[in-house]
Amino acid sequence: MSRGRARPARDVVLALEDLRVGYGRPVCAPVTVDVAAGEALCLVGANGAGKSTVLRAVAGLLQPLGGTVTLRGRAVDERSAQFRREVASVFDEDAWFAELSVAEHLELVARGHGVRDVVGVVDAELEAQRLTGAADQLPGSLSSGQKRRLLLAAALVRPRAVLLLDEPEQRLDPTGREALAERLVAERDAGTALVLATHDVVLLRALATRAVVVDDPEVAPVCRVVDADEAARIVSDPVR
Ligand SMILES: Nc1ncnc2c1ncn2[C@@H]1O[C@H](COP(=O)(O)OP(=O)(O)OP(=O)(O)O)[C@@H](O)[C@H]1O
Repeated sequence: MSRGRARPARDVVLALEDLRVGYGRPVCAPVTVDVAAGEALCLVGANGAGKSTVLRAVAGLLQPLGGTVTLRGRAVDERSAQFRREVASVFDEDAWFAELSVAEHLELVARGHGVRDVVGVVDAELEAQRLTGAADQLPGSLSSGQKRRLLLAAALVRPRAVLLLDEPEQRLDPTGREALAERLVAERDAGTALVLATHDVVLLRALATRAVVVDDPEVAPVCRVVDADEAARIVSDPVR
């Protein structure tokens, strides 16, 4: 910790307050945590713990059982213009138009979000995601790792203040994982607020500023908020 220097005030973007999520009944303990610009909050926990469910509630895709999620003080509403402008997300789903090529899909996303240099931004992202050679293919014809990189590209060709990612490391090869970690660190350092579910300890060590341990309500009364080192220990040794 730096001494003698005042910490800059945190610019809280997202706040979860006693958030309870599940399908009829809770899948995990309540979560209370906030995320500021330039921070990366990782959700960690065993398979089935409820990480994706928490993330879906944060993304406004699932109605919470209780508690609140606010974006700059306003309840999240996936349909609101503010939410659509500020929040980019990557979930494990085929979120593209099947009849558009990879490049056309990214151009549509960028244009829809008011990007000026659509072609320049899309070309740069295709390059960054090693998709230039697949630009004219239909998404359905991509490999599973390429599909994942297309979803990442779609979140990254548009402006964003918040980036939500559900296990973004999934199906990426080692080069892709390394590039992902570098990219997300740059994203965090540029001031985006990130929330991601992950099992990847390398990504977690590189990126996390804090983490939430998503746990069974019978094991923990609330989900613990821990620092990145503790989260890395938990992910490396989930039996603890
Ligand atoms: N649509 C759904 N309807 C009912 N139960 C669901 C639904 N989706 C997930 N679940 C259940 O909720 C629990 C939490 O699932 P979730 O996908 O959030 O876990 P996770 O921590 O993301 O797991 P993983 O690490 O395997 O991705 C699991 O028991 C799962 O079976």
